[in-house]
Amino acid sequence: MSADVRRAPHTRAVPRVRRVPRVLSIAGSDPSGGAGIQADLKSIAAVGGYGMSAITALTAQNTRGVRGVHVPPSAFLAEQLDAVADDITVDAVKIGMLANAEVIGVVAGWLRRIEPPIVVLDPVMVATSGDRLLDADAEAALRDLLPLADLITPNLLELAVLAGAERASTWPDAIAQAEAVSSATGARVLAKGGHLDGADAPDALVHAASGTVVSFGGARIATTATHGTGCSLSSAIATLQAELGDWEAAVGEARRWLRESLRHGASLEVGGGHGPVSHFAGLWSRGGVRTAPTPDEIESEWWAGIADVRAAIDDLPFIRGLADGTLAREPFLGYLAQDALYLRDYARVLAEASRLAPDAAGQAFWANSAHGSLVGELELHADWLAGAHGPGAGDGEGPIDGGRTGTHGTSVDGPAASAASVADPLHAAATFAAEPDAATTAYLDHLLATAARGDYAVLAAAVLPCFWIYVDLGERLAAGEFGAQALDPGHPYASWLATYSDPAFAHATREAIGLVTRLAADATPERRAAMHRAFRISSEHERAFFAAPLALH
Ligand SMILES: Nc1ncnc2c1ncn2[C@@H]1O[C@H](COP(=O)(O)OP(=O)(O)O)[C@@H](O)[C@H]1O
Ligand SMILES: Cc1ncc(COP(=O)(O)O)c(N)n1
Repeated sequence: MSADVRRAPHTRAVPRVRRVPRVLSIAGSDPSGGAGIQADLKSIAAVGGYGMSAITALTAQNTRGVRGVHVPPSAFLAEQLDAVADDITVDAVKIGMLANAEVIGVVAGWLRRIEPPIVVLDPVMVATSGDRLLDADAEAALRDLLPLADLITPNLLELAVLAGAERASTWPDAIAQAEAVSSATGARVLAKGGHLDGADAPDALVHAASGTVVSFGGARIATTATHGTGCSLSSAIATLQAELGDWEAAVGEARRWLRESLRHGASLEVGGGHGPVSHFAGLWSRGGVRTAPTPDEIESEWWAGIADVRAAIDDLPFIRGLADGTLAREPFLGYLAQDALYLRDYARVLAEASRLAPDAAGQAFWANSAHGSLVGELELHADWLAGAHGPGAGDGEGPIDGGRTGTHGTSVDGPAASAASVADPLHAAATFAAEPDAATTAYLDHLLATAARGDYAVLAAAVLPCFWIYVDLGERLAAGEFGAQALDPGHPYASWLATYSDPAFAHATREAIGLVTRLAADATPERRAAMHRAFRISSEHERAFFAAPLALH
């Protein structure tokens, strides 16, 4: 036969056929968990499928060898198979240990009746330990089963039996035997090189009908943890074929997953013989094994985690003075001047969050917040600092009464009014006349650096304290938690205090908390930790920002 020998592509864009394939393993049980249905169920799950199992035989084995085999009545296997098929759509079947001719007969009859769309047959005859798992007189029955499979995955010894030849001593000989078996059965054959001597462990997907041989190369992994590799590979291929609908892609991905699992097998420290592969090693290292916290849990945890910072803010003389009206005007105006500088760059940072947002809702939310921060809040600062309100605007003696003064919390419903004051060069010059102090500089450097690093989730976490801490403080001030003076309409900062508890700002803050905690819940543990760190650092900058006016004056 002329074979069109190709290298397997590393990846292929193929349509997803079934998102979570329902895959049935018909195989024997290995109580030590490394081979048989135990390996199959782990493998199916590890590559994204829903695994089921109908047990053909019970073995008593461990990593050193097989001690006994018990084959339940074949009628009970038939009952298991029917119980599954009567209720569940089976997207793919993997067949492993069949034990004897009677079992093979039941499986063949069931396959003919149900006609599962994908059948991968691992013709298990002898365990890695050398023990027989198929009666010698059942080989003929097994040969009759082969044409019912789409893919057969024999190791070198099994391939020789199926081809009626001596064990291949070279890889080209093995491929020739696979071609013969494929030709005789119509099925694809995956010739496996696990038992070859030498530095390589190649496999080859052979399809006689189309004259193709696709080679999968790879260096042999130095490990003794090879118990159940054949079981694991065939289950993974069945699952991936149901998902991807492409044999080359399914074999390629299954092999990449198996090789990763082989590399980590020894670390499981299971048994003193041929240990199992570590089926979930890749998932554990990439996804973690802990359940992800819910957004609500993250909200509580992060908020509780800055309890010390919040308590310190509550105790600041600046906040106490604001609450009871004893705060002098000078530090208050100093604070507003710093806040104006802060808001100008905070708006830029929010705009960057908008640019980075992967979805339109996030994009709109941050853009709106950036707008609110500039127009809704800074506008009012401009009025204050340029003298339109407050001291110098009236007789200069009265209490500060600037109307709706901005804070560096942002409101999304700021006046649609133009940014007239901000846009006006004279106003702007007055608004931004101050030099940024150390606290403002440090806070902005943190936010701008986070924005520059370009990680959307971390940036979203970094901008959150400016919403959350302000709203919380505003609500508690308005509720009189810092003393009844804050509720007095004649309080010198009454209108400013009212701004803190603006319901629209509270609403935007809820949205921001929801958005950030959902991002954190979906993030990897490492990314979630980075988000939490950024959140905590911004909270500490909030405290320093509030402390600065009285530290300077
Ligand atoms: N040491 C190894 N390094 C890399 N791949 C291996 C190794 N041992 C087995 N494999 C791979 O594991 C799969 C199962 O192969 P094999 O051991 O030949 O079958 P079986 O487990 O049925 O005897 C094949 O993809 C083979 O290439
Ligand atoms: C129940 C059962 N089924 C199959 C195998 C083959 O294992 P391997 O993949 O190591 O050849 C086994 N040892 N036990």
